[in-house]
Amino acid sequence: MKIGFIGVGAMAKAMIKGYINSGQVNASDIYVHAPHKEKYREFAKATGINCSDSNQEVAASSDLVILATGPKQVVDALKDVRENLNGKILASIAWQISLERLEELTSYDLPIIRLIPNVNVEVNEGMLIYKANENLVDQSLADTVKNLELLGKMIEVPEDKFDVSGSLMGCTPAYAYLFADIFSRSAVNHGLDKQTATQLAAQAILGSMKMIEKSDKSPSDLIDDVCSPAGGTIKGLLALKKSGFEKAVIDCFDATQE
Ligand SMILES: NC(=O)C1=CN([C@@H]2O[C@H](COP(=O)(O)OP(=O)(O)OC[C@H]3O[C@@H](n4cnc5c(N)ncnc54)[C@H](O)[C@@H]3O)[C@@H](O)[C@H]2O)C=CC1
Ligand SMILES: O=C(O)[C@@H]1CCC=N1
Repeated sequence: MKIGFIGVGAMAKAMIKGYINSGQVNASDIYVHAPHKEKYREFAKATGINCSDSNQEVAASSDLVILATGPKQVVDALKDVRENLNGKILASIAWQISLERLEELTSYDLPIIRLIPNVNVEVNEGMLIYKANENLVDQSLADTVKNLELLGKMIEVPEDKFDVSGSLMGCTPAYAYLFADIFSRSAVNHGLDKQTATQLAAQAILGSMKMIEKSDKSPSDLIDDVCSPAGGTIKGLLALKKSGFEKAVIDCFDATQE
């Protein structure tokens, strides 16, 4: 399957790296275009993907056309390619742009899948939510989902839950990175070198997330298992609670929904 990207920003680059890392997609089958070529020329050269001369050329060269512009640029980008999408599948990752709006901006018989990926697609550990329109069904839908599963887990979500689910899995990587960063810096403050501190924090978080995934205990029960009576963890946990950590996290999530 040939894959095109309209827009070559942070998320398109992460998806492209994920596709290539998967070993199932050749760089020579990936086509990209965005207005500022100088911003991705080096990336294209390093990965071996094709730089097209226009959005139309990307669409014409691809079977799956991934719209990866910011939400405000969707109208212009689709104006460019709407005549080149016959026989293609359109995938959009643009935040808050509904399937209905995508159909309005293209045609009502185009197979379209709306997605929110997260940046962890780069290492094939992404979480992607999706909803397809009624023109993308049966084998075509199954093939498209299988293709995107090269990048991580795909979960179908109703469109009215896209904003809340999208924040949870789309924004959370930034907060997880922040958590790892703060903990490792705190260890540096107590004398550990940054590289070791980052490695230890990352593996501790990675293993903890696997426990949540694989264990039949709730996160709250897992917390109890770490908190030895009168030990360091419970003291740290209560310090977090006292300093308003939970409220801060709730405020953070609420802010993503504004
Ligand atoms: N960064 C992330 O973690 C996530 C981003 N998204 C969504 O993905 C989309 C892209 O996000 P980022 O990559 O972070 O943004 P970005 O700003 O890094 O990339 C946007 C790209 O679109 C290009 N572009 C702008 N107008 C264009 C046009 N008319 N034709 C072709 N290309 C055009 C820009 O030059 C740039 O390469 C957004 O809609 C965002 O909501 C969704 C989930 C997660
Ligand atoms: O911050 C944003 O708007 C995008 C969508 C989810 C992650 N990044």
